[in-house]
Amino acid sequence: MSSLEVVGLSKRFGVRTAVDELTFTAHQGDIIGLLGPNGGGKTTTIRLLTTILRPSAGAFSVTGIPGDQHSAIRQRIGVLPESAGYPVRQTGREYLRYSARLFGLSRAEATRVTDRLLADVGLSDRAGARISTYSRGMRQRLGIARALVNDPAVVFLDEPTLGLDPAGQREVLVTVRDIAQRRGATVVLSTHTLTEVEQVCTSLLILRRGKLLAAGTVSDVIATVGAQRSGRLRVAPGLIPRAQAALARVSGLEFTGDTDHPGELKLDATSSAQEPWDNALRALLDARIAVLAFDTDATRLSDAFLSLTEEDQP
Ligand SMILES: Nc1ncnc2c1ncn2[C@@H]1O[C@H](COP(=O)(O)OP(=O)(O)OP(=O)(O)O)[C@@H](O)[C@H]1O
Repeated sequence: MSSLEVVGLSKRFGVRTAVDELTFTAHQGDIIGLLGPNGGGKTTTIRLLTTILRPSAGAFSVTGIPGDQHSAIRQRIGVLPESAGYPVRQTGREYLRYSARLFGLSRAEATRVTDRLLADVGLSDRAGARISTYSRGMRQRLGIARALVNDPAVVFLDEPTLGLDPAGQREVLVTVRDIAQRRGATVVLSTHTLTEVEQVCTSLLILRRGKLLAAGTVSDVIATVGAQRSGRLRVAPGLIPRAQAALARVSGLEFTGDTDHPGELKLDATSSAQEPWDNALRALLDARIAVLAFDTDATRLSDAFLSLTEEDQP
């Protein structure tokens, strides 16, 4: 059974349609990236799915529970809102224990769950300190722990890495991956950071003015725009002639020349298909050429995103 089923979900504020007939399905362990330009409808989508807002049309269910059963839904979900506030005089441990008690856990259970979550998000050693002394990254991780106290099936994280330094971002992303892989929860993650999506999301939804423009894996979305994919290959500089010879036999790929870096080759695909790239790697491995780097999508998701979300699109 799917953990999250969304069908034709819409939200209008007066004449403005913030979410327009959104339909998608998510399963256990999925990390869904919700992407889109400012005002695209990401936060409104999360507010609808967390029962903060009522839909104007459409429906959704969480583990089969219909979205209009608010209290039952809230038992099955966890949320890190866009700008979460914290009782800064409390310690991290007090805050989590209190939150767990609100979900009806006994004192002993609340303590057990709190200690485990503090360890999971890497806050055990600061658990007894007041939240006012926490960095932004620590607060975000505490907020994620708070979203997990009821062992939810679906966790919604609204821009969880916003304003964090690279180390803080990485810690949050590791936590997100853990939630999906170890707990088997579904994560819906709203973000503006495309590299983040490439690193952790199993699929993505791109929203513009409330409409779903593209959905699927990173490769699916790139294929949606029919982008001719390009890539870069790096090998030891002395191996370039052999690499070129091996790749010359792969159909569907063209060399577009050297780059500024010795040992790097630029390649273009003549279609959006994945096969030429797979064949290229196979050809290099068969020729026993050590591949130092092989990068196809990284620079292309941003191209696909921009092409999909440009304002002159219909
Ligand atoms: N309570 C509200 N009343 C009226 N309009 C609203 C309300 N909430 C959101 N909107 C409008 O709905 C649209 C979608 O907003 P939303 O906050 O969902 O976008 P977003 O993708 O989360 O944007 P951002 O990336 O800037 O956070 C915007 O045009 C916004 O102005």
